[in-house]
This record gives sequence, C-alpha cells and structure tokens, in this order.
Amino acid sequence: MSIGVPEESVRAGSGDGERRRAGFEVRRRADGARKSRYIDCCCGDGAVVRYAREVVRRRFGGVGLDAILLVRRARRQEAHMLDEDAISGGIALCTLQCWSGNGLMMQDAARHRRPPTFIQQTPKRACHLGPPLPPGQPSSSLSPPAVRTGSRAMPKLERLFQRIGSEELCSEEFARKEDERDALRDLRSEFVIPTKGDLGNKRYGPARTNRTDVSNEQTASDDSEESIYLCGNSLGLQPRRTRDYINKYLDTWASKGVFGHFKELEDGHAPWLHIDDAVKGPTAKIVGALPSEVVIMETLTANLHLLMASFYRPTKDRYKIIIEGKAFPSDHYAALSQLAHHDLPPSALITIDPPSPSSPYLSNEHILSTISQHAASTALVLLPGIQFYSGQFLDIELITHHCHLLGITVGWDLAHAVGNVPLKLHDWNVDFAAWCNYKYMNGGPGVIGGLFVHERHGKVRPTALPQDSEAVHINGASSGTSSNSTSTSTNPEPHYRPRLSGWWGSDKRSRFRMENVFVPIPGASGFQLSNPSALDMTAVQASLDVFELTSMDALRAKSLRITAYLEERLLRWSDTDGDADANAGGVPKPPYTLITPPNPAERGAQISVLLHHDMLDFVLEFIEARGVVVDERKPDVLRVAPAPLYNSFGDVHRFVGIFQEACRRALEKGTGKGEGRIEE
Ligand SMILES: Cc1ncc(COP(=O)(O)O)c(C=O)c1O
Ligand SMILES: Nc1ccccc1C(=O)C[C@H](N)C(=O)O
Repeated sequence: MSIGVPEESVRAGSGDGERRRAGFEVRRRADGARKSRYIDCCCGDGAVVRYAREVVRRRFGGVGLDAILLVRRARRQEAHMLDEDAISGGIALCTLQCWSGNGLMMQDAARHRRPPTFIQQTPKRACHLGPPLPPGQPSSSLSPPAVRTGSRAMPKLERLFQRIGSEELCSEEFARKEDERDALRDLRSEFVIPTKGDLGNKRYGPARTNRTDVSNEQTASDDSEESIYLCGNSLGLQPRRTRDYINKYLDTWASKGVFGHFKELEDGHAPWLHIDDAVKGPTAKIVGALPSEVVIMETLTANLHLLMASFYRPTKDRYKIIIEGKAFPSDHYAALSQLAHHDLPPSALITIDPPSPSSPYLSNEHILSTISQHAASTALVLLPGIQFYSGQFLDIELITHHCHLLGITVGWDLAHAVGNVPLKLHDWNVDFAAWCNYKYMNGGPGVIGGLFVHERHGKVRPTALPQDSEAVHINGASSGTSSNSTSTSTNPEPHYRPRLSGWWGSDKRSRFRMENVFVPIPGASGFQLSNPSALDMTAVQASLDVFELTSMDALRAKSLRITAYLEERLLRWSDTDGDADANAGGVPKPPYTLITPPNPAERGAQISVLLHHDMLDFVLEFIEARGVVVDERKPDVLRVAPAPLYNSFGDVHRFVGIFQEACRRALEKGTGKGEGRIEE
C-alpha cells in the first residue's frame, strides 16, 4: 500500500452492514491507530481497489494520502453514513470520490469484480474520468478526481427537536427551560439590546413609540421591552464594552495626541502602532488560522480586490474567474472589474448557478463539476463561506482541495461565516479569504474588515543570490512580476508574493526610516496598505474580547440548537396540536417554505424563509411594529438569524408567535395565494 506502513485489516464498527453489503473493508494502521488516526478504507475488492490505489499512487505519489474512500455519491445517505462512522472514531479521512452514472458502481464492482468506469455526475452533464489505466500510462491522461482530506466537514446532522410534540415545543415554558440550560446565556448581558421603543422612534435614546400598526390596533404593549433582534447576519448588536473602549480611545487621543501611537498606557489598550498585532490572536482563533495568517484591515470588497490583485494572475491559458450565480453583488462587481482590469471580457466570468430559481441549494457535485468543466481555463474560484441569501454553508475544505488538484487558486468571502461557524482556514489549506466585522462579529456598521493569507503564500525570503535558482519563483509567482525582479547580491529587496503595497505592510523596524524600500511583514500583515483607523480597531477589539469569553465550538453548539429550534417552530404551522408529521397528513401547510439547507451542518445561524407571493410587505410591517428585527430580500424572502452570542430561545419563541400571526392575517387579507419567488 502506498502509505508504506504496516496494516492490519479490521471490520468497520457501527453501521458496517451496509459496508459489508457493498463489499467494504476498513483497514487501520497497525502502528497505533489511535495515535496516528489514519485509516485506509476501500470499497469493493480486487480490481476496484487496485484501480483506486493505482490512480492515487500515480496521481499523488502516495504522498499525504492516508486513506481512500470510494463514495457512491448517487446515494448521499450512504456516503454520509460512512463518513460519520469514521468521524466518530476520530479518524482522519482522505476521500477519492467517484460517481457512477446509475448509482450502482460499488455494488457492481463488488459483485462482478471488474473495474468500473468512473463518471463524475452532475445534474446537467457527466464527464468521464476515464477507464482504468493500463500499467505505465502517464497519470496526466486522467482527469483529477475530487479528493477530500481531513475529517468530514459536512456530516448529516439530525433534526434535534423533531420528536417533541407541538404543544410542548411551542410553549413558553419550553423556551424558558432551553434558556436555563444554555451555558452561554449570560453573554446576552454583554450586549445592548434595543428596546421596542428605541427602534420605533426617530430620536436618540429611549422614547415611547407613536407608531401605528397596519391594522390600526394597539402596537407593542411596552416600548421599554427588549426588541426581538434576529438580524445579526446583517448588523450585529453593540457590545456594551464598545462604548467603554471607544471612550478610552477618545481619552487617549485627547490627552496624549500623537504619543497615543507609541506610548504604553496603564490600564489602556495597545498603542495604536501595535493595535493591528493586538487583534491578531483572537481573530485567528475565530477563523482557525495562525495569528500571522490574519490581519484586520480595510473593508471586505476592498480586501477582495487587494487579494485578487495578488492571487488572480491570469495567463493566456488560464484566465477565467468562477463565482456563484447568486453571488453578493459586491463580489460579482469585484470579479467582473478584475477581468476588465486585465482587459478580459465579461464572458470570462463563469457562474455556478442554482439548479432552479426556487431552489438555491448548490450541491457539492454541482459546484465541483462546474469547476472541473472550466478547470483548464480557470485562474481563480471565488466563493462565499456562507451564501448570504440561502444561508448555505459551503464545504470549504472539499472545494478548496478540489480546486488545488486542478491547479486553481481559491478565495473565500466569509462575510456571513466569520463568527458564525467554526472555520479552519489554515488546516483547510485555503489560499485567501476576506470578511467584514460588522455582522456576527459585532464590530459596528461599516467597521474595518479582515483577511487571511495562508502561511505558504505569506513567506518573505531574504534576497537571493543570482546563483540561487530556486529563489526566482516564490509561491508560484514569477520574479518578473514582482517588484524585486532583478535579484542580485546587492539588491536589498527580499522575495515575496507580488501584491499592491502600502507602507503599513512594510516591516515595522524600517517603516519610519522613509527609505522607500518595501520590506513586507511576513504573513497577512504584509498586505496592509494604510495605518488602520484606531477607532475602528478599538471597536473590533471590544467585540473580539466578547468572543474571548467563549469559543467558536461553544457558540456553534448553541447555534445548532437555537437554529434547529427556530426551524422546528417554523415547520409547525398547524393551529391544532398535531406534530410536524401532521402537516403531511392533510393539515394546512404554512404559507412559506424554508430555503436554507435542512442539514444543520450545511448552514450557520440563518434561516431564510420564502413567503408566498405578495405577503412580504404586510408581514414585515406587522412584525416590525411589534419589535421584531429581521431582514428582507425582495421579492419574497425573510432572513432570520438567531445569533448565539446574544439571542435567546425566548427571542425565537416570541418571534415565531408574532411571525405566524402576521402570516395568518396576511392570508385573511387575501395575499399569499401564489408561490413565493426568490431574487431573479
Ligand atoms: C457576502 C458579502 N460580500 C460582500 C459584502 C460587502 O461588504 P463591504 O460593503 O463591507 O465591502 C457583503 C455585505 O455587505 C456581503 O454580505
Ligand atoms: N452593510 C450593510 C449596510 C446597509 C444594509 C445592509 C448591509 C449589509 O451588510 C447587507 C449584508 N451584506 C447582506 O447580506 O445583505
């Protein structure tokens, strides 16, 4: 076997009936399976296994491949089950994924003991990966398969509250008990929750609302009551400490002037000169990076451009950019304008489109096959970690790996993912990523953003001597495109990835010497341009300090629970006491559908609700008059996001009550008769 370690055959643990039927055999390394956490998992026997091994050996030389798992993708359930088994055993997997045209590849292989034809299947087209190679044939004749490393990122998770009867689930008592058992409930007090009155009036500070609701009835009973704020996916709430931190910043500026840049103050924050370093550690934890791989700077769209200036380097053969069809407009414009900047036509922008307008879900198969289809001419893939509209959490690890196998650089817009779902940007080998700090990060409207550059792209090497032939190519970038193109022993400039530069990206020790020699700080900091707004940095620091009170894992645990609760409550529409299944048995269906993936592993905190047509305006007005804050995406979608840092189960309970009442009133008024539409 290519991994070249002693092995012993073992049978799978739980759930191996299906494996046995499919001819699965699981092998573990004998040299301490627990310690090494490696597994070799092959399907079928004889020819199939030999073929798979041969493909892997030729293509990857066995290097870094610890396991092979042939997954029958046409039956997703089974693929999930297999991966989950492996995860529960704490096992790292590499996956060679193959699809069969008819979904029967594994069984055929097991029964007939013959090598299958590997087909990568998509809803639209199938592309052959080709038949098994005869020995000795060069591997370049194979199209690369999708390969996953590391543990499965997207297991199929259960619907947590499915079995609880509606009477119990929909009671106030249930929400209260959930809040009592919520280990993070005290974090809510770290935030300023606007009152209903605050939201309604036009002045600063609290005041009673004079607003009337759409049906001219009594509005919210008590203006001093906390609003139901489920809009952290757009603008997060203000941490209480933000005001204190900003006051300190103002005091420092008022009392120290320019010395505030340099002076260590008692009980103060980091001198402004070092404020970028002070926020690295906590940021790195949130996105799963090394501190040197992240920097807080500029804003999201600006950062995407800066990163593309470095990572999108089109050539005659490879010049396309692939984005998703429903990309956030700013990303779309950014990608298009990058093409124009390089004198390339708009047709070089390839979009991964949802299968149908009413179903925004992008399956891995669809994403990977679109990328594969354009691989030969693609330079860059730019995708969202979480899709802003549907709330779908993309499989960053899988897609990144797929792109890398095809020689494509891939960047991620993490606007809706950062602070929302656990990320492992370093381990997932992500090339670059950018995000904003005003959504789940709670840094304040339009506050400074952040970016990630993988360690391998941020290296800065000392000037090479001319005879050092390796040094003329750094991280795949030709020295001819870098500012330091003429490398000689007298040239003081180091080698680094080309970029658009500014003085704040240059080494702190020489930054103020004004010598006009750019010496990039290794890592992401070397991508900085200007001195950052200390006011913005202070706000981000306050929000990061709230995150420091917990961990992304703890937040995710709560998020999974509270979002599942929201989903389950929305699915129980019936006025009567039936449970969720009763809806299928003739009880009226709700006048809305949920377009966010039902698998909790494939979403963050947001549930997008597609209302029947023409209901949105009425529903929104009705719920806003009662102190609910969610956001709308015309024509028919409401996005509802319980942020685990500050939202309670009580919030969700109150929201669903008001929202469903609004829907009933809308139906009574005669709206909501047609199916809803999502953005065209
Ligand atoms: C996915 C996504 N990308 C880009 C942006 C634009 O961000 P900014 O205005 O901070 O550049 C946003 C939000 O506004 C967003 O949600
Ligand atoms: N920054 C804003 C300013 C005003 C209104 C909305 C935003 C948003 O951020 C929208 C968000 N990106 C979205 O997913 O819709």
